[in-house]
Amino acid sequence: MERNNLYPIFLKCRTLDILIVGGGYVAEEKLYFLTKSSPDARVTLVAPFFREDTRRLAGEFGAKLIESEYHPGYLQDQHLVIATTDNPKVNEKIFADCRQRHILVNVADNPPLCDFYMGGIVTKGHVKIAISTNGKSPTTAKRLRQFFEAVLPDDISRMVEYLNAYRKTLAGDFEAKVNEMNEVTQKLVAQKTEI
Ligand SMILES: C[C@@]1(CC(=O)O)c2cc3[nH]c(cc4nc(cc5[nH]c(cc(n2)[C@H]1CCC(=O)O)[C@@](C)(CC(=O)O)[C@@H]5CCC(=O)O)C(CC(=O)O)=C4CCC(=O)O)c(CCC(=O)O)c3CC(=O)O
Ligand SMILES: NC(=O)C1=CN([C@@H]2O[C@H](COP(=O)(O)OP(=O)(O)OC[C@H]3O[C@@H](n4cnc5c(N)ncnc54)[C@H](O)[C@@H]3O)[C@@H](O)[C@H]2O)C=CC1
Repeated sequence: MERNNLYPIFLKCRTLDILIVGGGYVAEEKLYFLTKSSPDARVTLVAPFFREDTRRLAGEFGAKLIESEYHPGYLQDQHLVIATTDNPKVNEKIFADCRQRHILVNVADNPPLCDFYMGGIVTKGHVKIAISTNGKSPTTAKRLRQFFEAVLPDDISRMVEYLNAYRKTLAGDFEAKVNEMNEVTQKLVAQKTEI
């Protein structure tokens, strides 16, 4: 059976510059989920025209809007780029320009032209779960996100804080701490597990 070989990472969007090219419905969806998960993300959008809803969302999160067609100059200083225009040629150009500059790029409606995918994201305080279907079914990612939002207790973050505080009280070397932390959390999983 095929499996998902993607490696999820948790980006500190506060210190990274992200460019969204295009200002339509897909651009707004990407901005919505990006800022829902990372309200402090540093985002710029470039498109000849933006809808009122996009302007409002951008204003709420301090995203910068540039009313212009795409030009490679806009890639300057960007770490991540998301291309959402309705012009496949422009999207392909953005992909090629980013590749040339070693900038990670996502062409939202073209999985082969994505270095990374956006995921379904569940956030409960400090706890975050990212979901991917390997680009096969975004609707499944959305439904799984809704499922985990509903079943994960809202106070799961308190457990993380307690364990963080408890860890600081422990004396001993790294290995002793690992053993103690595993011991006190063993009951959280049904059976004995490795690591
Ligand atoms: C590959 C990927 C690239 C990327 O965008 O990063 C991609 C691609 C495409 N999306 C399409 C459509 C839809 N996307 C959604 C929703 C979401 N899409 C997201 C991610 C991803 N979408 C990446 C893969 C993630 C993974 O690995 O699972 C989510 C999880 C995150 C986010 O958007 O931030 C967000 C849910 C967020 C949430 O609710 O939590 C819905 C559902 C809905 O809106 O109800 C539909 C309509 C239903 C449908 O068509 O399936 C199409 C078809 C275009 C066409 O038909 O032309 C393509 C292109 C293609 O698949 O070829
Ligand atoms: N809306 C949806 O749910 C989905 C749309 N798609 C596809 O994704 C693409 C985008 O969809 P939408 O956002 O709905 O389209 P849209 O028509 O709402 O937005 C397209 C945006 O691209 C901008 N644009 C066009 N040329 C540009 C250029 N040279 N430089 C910068 N911006 C430019 C336009 O100004 C506009 O803001 C389309 O190809 C669509 O078929 C794919 C999946 C779902």
